[in-house]
Amino acid sequence: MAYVVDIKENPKIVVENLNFYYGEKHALKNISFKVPEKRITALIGPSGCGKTTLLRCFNRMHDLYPGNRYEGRILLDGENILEKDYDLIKLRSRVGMVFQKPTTFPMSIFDNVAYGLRLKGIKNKTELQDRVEKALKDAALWDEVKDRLHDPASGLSGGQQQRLCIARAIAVEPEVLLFDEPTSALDPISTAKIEELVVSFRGRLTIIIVTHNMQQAARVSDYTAFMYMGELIEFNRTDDLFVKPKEKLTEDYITGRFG
Ligand SMILES: Nc1ncnc2c1ncn2[C@@H]1O[C@H](COP(=O)(O)OP(=O)(O)OP(=O)(O)O)[C@@H](O)[C@H]1O
Repeated sequence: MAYVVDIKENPKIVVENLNFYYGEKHALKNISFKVPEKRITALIGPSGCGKTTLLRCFNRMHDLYPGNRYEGRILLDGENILEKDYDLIKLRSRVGMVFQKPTTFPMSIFDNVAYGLRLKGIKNKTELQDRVEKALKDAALWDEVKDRLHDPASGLSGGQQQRLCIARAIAVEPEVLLFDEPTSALDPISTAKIEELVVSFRGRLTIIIVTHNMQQAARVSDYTAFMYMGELIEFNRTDDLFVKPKEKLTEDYITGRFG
């Protein structure tokens, strides 16, 4: 049994009967729901329930490893991204990702943000500078780094590095941004800054965020999906899911009875 609310917003992504296998391991079981456009959707559930596995389906990250298999459909603006010949380079430029640990490249702050822009063929110096500045401003990092753009990114604090990763991701103007527990390695102040950033993207980008932290899901998201043992148990507006859950399993989880 699952409760899946019908969203009011335009669906950016439609997940239809999605199953996912790591070899023999059946990690996602018949998942169907719609991700609203330009809203924030949180994926929650106990360790091992499949949150990260689901997130990594949205940009076909699993294709990097052999033996992984998808069944079902994931429609991005109506197009099935699970088609065998789907252009993965194009997909990953439309669907960006920010990981749990900051993954800055061993180069300068500027070059980290310019990296994807250069890959996209932007070579004009002024345009590059403008786009890097805008991305750093949007990631609330500009004031802290504007005087040392050519210093190595490795000299930044963990929280600054995570904001740099966000700047790098948004510089190429993706439509969807996936966050995999982006604050789990950060202190409370850096966490608050990342949460503020995520919220600032509401209305501009479609966000899907995996979090271990139920308070974080409640603070930042519009919709929440609760997963358990590879299944989607409940998908609802965040306020409703936390205040009046429809499923007993959801209620047990959010009241701390397990997990
Ligand atoms: N590469 C892999 N090969 C085989 N099984 C895997 C692999 N990665 C994950 N799994 C299994 O798939 C299931 C879902 O894992 P996943 O990492 O998606 O869970 P999660 O909800 O994100 O957990 P956590 O909150 O601990 O990060 C787990 O049972 C896990 O052991």
